[in-house]
Parts: sequence; structure tokens; C-alpha cells
Amino acid sequence: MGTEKINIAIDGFSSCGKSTLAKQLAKKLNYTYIDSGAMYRAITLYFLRNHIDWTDEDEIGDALKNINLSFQPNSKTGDSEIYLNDENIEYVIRDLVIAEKVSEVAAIRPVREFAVKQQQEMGKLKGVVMDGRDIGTTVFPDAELKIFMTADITVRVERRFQELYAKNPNITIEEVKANLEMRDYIDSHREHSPLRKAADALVIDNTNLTPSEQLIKVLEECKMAVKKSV
Ligand SMILES: Nc1ncnc2c1ncn2[C@@H]1O[C@H](COP(=O)(O)OP(=O)(O)O)[C@@H](O)[C@H]1O
Ligand SMILES: Nc1ccn([C@@H]2O[C@H](COP(=O)(O)OP(=O)(O)O)[C@@H](O)[C@H]2O)c(=O)n1
Repeated sequence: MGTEKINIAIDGFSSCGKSTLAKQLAKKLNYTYIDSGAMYRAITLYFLRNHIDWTDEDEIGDALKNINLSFQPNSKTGDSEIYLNDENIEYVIRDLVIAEKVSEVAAIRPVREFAVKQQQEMGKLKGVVMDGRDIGTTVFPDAELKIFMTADITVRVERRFQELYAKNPNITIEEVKANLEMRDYIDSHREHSPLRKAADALVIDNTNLTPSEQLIKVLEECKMAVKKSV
């Protein structure tokens, strides 16, 4: 592949493999991976810890002024991890307690403006793979490659359940299913930047694809997108 860098936007439903694909691509292409969902999870963690009333616009505005988010590579794995005011919160934000509230918080306009501004800044120099819900539609509407991922709900629930069960054996499959369905509903029906497939996005249904099969498929698309961009 040439030296020209493009931006790659990956959107889709919860737990369908967006970040797995985004990380694979970033490694292969030597791009920067940004997990935009981690930013909304981080803001939710801050709001919960500090008992912020997120129905109150003034309280939200003051709280956002105290939130500094950054991504830094893990010194052992090299994987990008999120920091909230210098604390590594990569692990804690994956908890179901955060997943229960994150879609409510992510629907708030000033929260989205706060996150989107930083995301757009990170993409200015290109060479970014970002996954989320509104990357191809709002954050990088001009991204050279847009992917919209999906997979059957039963497969998505099973995948996320296995992940959460490894950390907490008290978790039930019903809880995980209810959470994914609730988030998909709120994310696709909210007023500001709802989850939508961008008109020019390529749909990947990975219900029956392994991670390496999906990578091969998308790398071909990347090659073509880079060629088109020069
Ligand atoms: N193609 C695939 N086949 C099987 N499991 C997958 C595939 N892609 C991702 N996974 C697994 O599914 C779970 C959710 O993937 P993840 O990338 O975190 O999804 P998302 O970023 O969309 O929430 C993870 O445990 C991941 O290892
Ligand atoms: N670009 C984005 C990314 C995430 N989000 C919100 O953040 C939540 C968590 O995102 P995530 O990517 O970590 O979710 P998973 O699919 O990994 O479970 C989503 O359910 C959305 O409510 C968003 O609104 N916009």
C-alpha cells in the first residue's frame, strides 16, 4: 500500500466486532486506533462517580470542564488505552454498570459536541481508524473508507456475554441481551447523530466471518480507497 494515509470510519451496533476490526486494521496499516465509544464510557464514569445530575445543562457544562480524556499505548501490548484525568480507566469502563447508563449520557448534545470536537482534531492528520456510531455520518463525513458493521443479535449477545463472564461469573446472558437491545434502540433513535449507516458505507455482516476473514475483506477495500484518494 502507498504512503498516503486515509481515515477509516467504522460504525455499527453494539458488540458486533467494530473495535476488533479497527484494532486489526490499525496494526496492519500502522494507523492510530481511536475507540470513540470509550470516550462516552469515560464521561459516563465521571458523571456517575461525581453524582452529576445530567438532566441539568449547567451541571453538565461544569462537569465537562473538569474532564480531560487522552489515549496512550499500553507499554506491554502497544494497544491504545483511555485515560480520564491521567487515570487509566480502560478496564473499569467495560463494566455493565457503565453500559447501563452510557447511551443516556451519549444522547446529550453538549456531551456529543465535547467528544466530537476532540475526535475531529485527532483525525486531522489522517491515518486514523475510529469506531463508534456516528463516525461516518458526523465525525468524519469525508472519510475515504466507511464500514457499517452488523451481526445477528444472538451472536452479538453471546460474544459480549463471554467477554463479561470472564470478568464477572455472576453476569447473566439475559442482562447482556437486555443491555445490547436497549443501547441499540437508544443509539438509533436519539435526536443528535443517531446511529445510521452512512450512504457511502460498505456493510459487513460478520455473523459467519472470523476476525481474519473480515480483515482480509476490509484490507482489499482499504487498498482501493487509498488508490482512489491519490
Ligand atoms: N468476526 C468475529 N467472530 C467472532 N467473534 C468476534 C468477531 N469479531 C469480534 N469478535 C468478538 O466479539 C466481541 C465483541 O467485539 P468488539 O470488537 O468488542 O465489538 P464492538 O467494538 O462492536 O463492541 C469480542 O469478544 C470479540 O473478540
Ligand atoms: N461514536 C459513538 C460511540 C459510542 N457511542 C455511545 O457509547 C456507547 C458505548 O459505545 P461502545 O463502542 O463502547 O459500545 P460497544 O459496542 O463496544 O458495546 C454506545 O452504546 C453509544 O451510546 C456514541 O454515541 N457514539
